[in-house]
Amino acid sequence: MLALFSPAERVRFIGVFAAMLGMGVLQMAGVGVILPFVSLLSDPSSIHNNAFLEALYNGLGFDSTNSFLILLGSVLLVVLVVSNVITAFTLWLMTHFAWSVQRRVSSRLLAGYLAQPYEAFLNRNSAETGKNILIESQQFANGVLMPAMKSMAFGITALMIVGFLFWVNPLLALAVTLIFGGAYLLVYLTIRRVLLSIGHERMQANTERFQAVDEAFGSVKEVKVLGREGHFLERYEPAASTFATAMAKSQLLGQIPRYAIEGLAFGIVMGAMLFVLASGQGLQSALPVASAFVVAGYRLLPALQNLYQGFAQWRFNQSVVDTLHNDLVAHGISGGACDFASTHAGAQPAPPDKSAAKLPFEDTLQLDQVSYSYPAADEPSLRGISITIPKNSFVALTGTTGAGKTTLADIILGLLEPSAGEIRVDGTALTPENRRQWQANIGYVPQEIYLTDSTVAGNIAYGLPDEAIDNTAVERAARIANIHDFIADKLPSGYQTQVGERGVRLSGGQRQRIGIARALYHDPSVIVLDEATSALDNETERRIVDELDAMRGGRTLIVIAHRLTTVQKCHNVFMLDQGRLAAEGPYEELVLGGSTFDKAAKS
Ligand SMILES: Nc1ncnc2c1ncn2[C@@H]1O[C@H](COP(=O)(O)OP(=O)(O)OP(=O)(O)O)[C@@H](O)[C@H]1O
Repeated sequence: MLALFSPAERVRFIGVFAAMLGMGVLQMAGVGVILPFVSLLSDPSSIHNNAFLEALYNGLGFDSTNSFLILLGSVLLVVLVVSNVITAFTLWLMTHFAWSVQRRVSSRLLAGYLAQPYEAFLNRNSAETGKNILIESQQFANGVLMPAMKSMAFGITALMIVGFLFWVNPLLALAVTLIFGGAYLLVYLTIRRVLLSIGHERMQANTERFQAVDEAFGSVKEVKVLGREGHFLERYEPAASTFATAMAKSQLLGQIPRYAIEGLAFGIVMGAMLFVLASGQGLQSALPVASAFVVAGYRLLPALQNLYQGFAQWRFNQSVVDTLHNDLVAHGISGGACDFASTHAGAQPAPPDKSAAKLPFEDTLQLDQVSYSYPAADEPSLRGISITIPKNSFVALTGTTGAGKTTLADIILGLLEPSAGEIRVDGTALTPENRRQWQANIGYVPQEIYLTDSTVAGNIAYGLPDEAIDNTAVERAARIANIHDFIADKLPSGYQTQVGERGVRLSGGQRQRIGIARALYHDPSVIVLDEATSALDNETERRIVDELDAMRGGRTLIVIAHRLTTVQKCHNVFMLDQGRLAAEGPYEELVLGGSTFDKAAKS
């Protein structure tokens, strides 16, 4: 688990540990001062039988036992108050430490997930990712770190108190340690397997809860139209119930022994008192030792309870530690952008450097024998594709559904790395090192434009803080995308109008145009447009593509065309079929050639 901490946190933990030691010493001192005090209360003349008290009494110039007792009582009070203040302070240090680790772990998870290659997202459920960042990191702080630190702090306290009891009466101390320590150990050993298993159940149920909510709201339109609310509730309910039961069980298993063991302790003290009384010995002689044990028990039992509870919670949350460890360390997602987060605990993950120097693109983009297989797929999705796209040209990737158009575009976008073959930009091979520089040339318009719940300007200059938005560039991009007039004339606050979550206040076509403006904001030299299959009607789609072609200027336009009618003006069409390049050429040539393309074009 140490691997989950940054070096700075490890140093900071030494301070927390020192506070735990201080807390243990003071708790023991509180118990230690009680002994002489009770002894003096029951027999004030005993001051003179004890060399230390006698020296103190004379050294401080006391002439009355009562005032000496008042002094001792006051010292006892101060020690108890200071000990409680230090305990509270230590708890505050521990809590603060745990939550600052939580904040850093969650930032590191977010930065780490984002820094992963696109391919990693294909196999990861986004609800699970969100849950790990927000909830499991919290469970790590609350259910692992805090209990672990409490176990440590109260373990130290318990050890010190037990040490003190040994000094007072070794035999009795041994009995107390064996009885209470043994009782807690026995309970823990009995239920540790159950804790591990319900901890695992909690984790799984939590993922299912998140998925059900995520999917229900992610497709709320379909849910409402199809009337499937019940289905999502049915999916959510059992998971929520398993989650709640696991949480309740773990809390119950953490608390229950306390009551049984407190009862046992009370029974033993009462039994001992009755035994002394019955055996005819005066209670007075046994009172100091008995009261030391009662006070020690008052401190020792909560310490043992906390120690036990810490172990129990740790066990319950073993799956959380494993998952976070797996994601942060074993899968190495702590690399790259998130490394700095471990050294600058207060900093937020750095945004990827999109302003990286652009890879020069003056001549051609070439794909040479490019193949690609998705992870865990049986068949390759692209097989030996070789195409050349000259700068400033307008090309289309087309083919039937599942032919490999999106995969090929993702390869060009640098999102997927070819399993075989090479991509060359002006003869320079694309590598993981220069990929970001290549991407700095590209503006991408996906089929589904995801709009954030912010202003139109914020959505065009996507992912930039308000103060960094270049309003001139926003308007220029909007004009090219033919959405400026609508924004300026129809929207109540122009570019400052809020678009609503996912752009619910805009039509599909308007969202698409904002997506195009977004791609144009950084003035890219290459635009990749994934033609929308549903958001726009044929005519609007063709107009957008034609307009993009007209305002292309010095840009290269690559369109993934689902409808052939929209790509009649392009210079070159690449026709894919089952991952292979089936045909290539200008639209008319391919149509006249009577290829499969022809059939598709006429269908
Ligand atoms: N994440 C994935 N894992 C495994 N196989 C995938 C994955 N994504 C796509 N594929 C497969 O790769 C092939 C090409 O898919 P791709 O999405 O590139 O086709 P497409 O031509 O863009 O289709 P469409 O026009 O329907 O969008 C398909 O057979 C598809 O099943």
